[in-house]
Amino acid sequence: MCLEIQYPSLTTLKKLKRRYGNVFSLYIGSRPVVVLNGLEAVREALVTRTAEFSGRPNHLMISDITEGKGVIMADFGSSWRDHRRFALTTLRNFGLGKRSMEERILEEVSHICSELERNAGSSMDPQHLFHLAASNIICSVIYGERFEYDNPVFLTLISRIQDLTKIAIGPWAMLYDIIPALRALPLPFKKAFHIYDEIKEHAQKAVTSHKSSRVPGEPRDLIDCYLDQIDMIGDGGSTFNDVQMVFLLIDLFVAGTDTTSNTLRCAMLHLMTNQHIQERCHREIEDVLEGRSYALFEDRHAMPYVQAMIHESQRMADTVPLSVFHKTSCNTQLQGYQLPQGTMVIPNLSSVLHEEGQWKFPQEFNPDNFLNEDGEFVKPEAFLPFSAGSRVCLGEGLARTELFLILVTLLRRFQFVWPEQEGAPNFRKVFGLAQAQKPYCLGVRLRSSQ
Ligand code: HEM
Repeated sequence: MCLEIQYPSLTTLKKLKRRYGNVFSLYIGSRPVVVLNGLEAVREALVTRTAEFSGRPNHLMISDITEGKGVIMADFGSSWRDHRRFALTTLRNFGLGKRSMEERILEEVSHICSELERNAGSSMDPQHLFHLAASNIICSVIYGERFEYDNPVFLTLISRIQDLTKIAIGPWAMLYDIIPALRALPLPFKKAFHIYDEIKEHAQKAVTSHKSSRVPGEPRDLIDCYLDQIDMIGDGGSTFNDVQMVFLLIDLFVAGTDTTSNTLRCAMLHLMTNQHIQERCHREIEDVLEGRSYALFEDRHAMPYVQAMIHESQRMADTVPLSVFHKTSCNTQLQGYQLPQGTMVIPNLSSVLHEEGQWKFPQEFNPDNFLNEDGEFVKPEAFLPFSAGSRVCLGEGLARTELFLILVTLLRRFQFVWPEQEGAPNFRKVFGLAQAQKPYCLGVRLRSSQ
């Protein structure tokens, strides 16, 4: 046991794991927390004992802001279950793996290409572009429309979400979580609550306008589907209502943006600095697509090397290193330890994604981590960037489709090179709820064959 007065960094957790083993506890403020490291412990909690480990802690800043509503911070129970099932079904019906979702993504990819073409022959920081593109794909699912990259309403919404994220992963959120006595004081974390109210207002407006333009039974997007669901179930004891809808919309928007765009940035950084990997991907893409003008998600089965590169990018991106914190929903046990009901649990996904013994090359970017001796794509059990069990990321299907279609299209059309004037590349990350590469410049060259 040790005493922490702030959220531990990945380096601190690594040191503690070396000293205390794969399962240890520490205090965050006065709250006891159990940290799980390595595939065995994480899998036992999240998969084998999934019902016992699928709660969410309350009284963190982020759970207070979201009032435990929506999906991400909703505790294990009927509202979480109903909304999770609704969101998964709706995303699937909008074509995860089918054409219509692919069309939405491919439309966005064409806008990314236009932006990159404007920068061909020079270099640019891709952070903003990838962020807007990932947001836009979620917008198209939720609101039924995408926004131009210079639309002021869209840009304001994005910047408010960025402001909120900055506070949520910063020192004031930590103080809020650690010292409950501070919560009533007018300190900077109050701003996060105001920003969230503004974002809610935006979502509420979209719901109101959908109510006046919808045709019941003919959904155009996720909001229409939700309104149909309310009509169908009626008021009697249902967990579906306008308030929950707004929290769900924001959850999908927030969860689906940084995660995907940070993964793209990580992939690009490694591809620029490993030209042989980029060229091998390019050749495989050309061979499979031949004269076709665009890729489909099902093309992945014919592209083992590209698949391996994308999975390796996700492993190295390590985008949500400590998952979203869990909580035990009853008294339980794990790896021989007794855990009382209500214990906060941190699944250290990062420790699994780099665990010695699980990977051929745990610390380096190498697509061979996902290839067998015959060059076929294989996914090791320790590939858990989306977590596992009943809380596994509900946007996994969407994220995988996005990453594949975006990266395949871009690698076919452009060559990406490290701009030498930038000096040596920096692979270090900014640690947070969603971990990201430090800003860098992407050298863009248009391929002559296109
Ligand atoms: C590369 C992209 C992504 C990564 C690495 C990622 C990763 C994760 C992780 C680690 C969790 C926590 C799971 C747990 O609590 O054990 C999570 C939850 C979640 N993700 Fe994602 N995610 C990604 C993209 C998306 C997208 C595109 C969406 C939106 C459609 C999304 C929506 C959600 C939601 C709603 C949850 C909460 C699920 C629940 O509590 O039941 N994610 N994600």
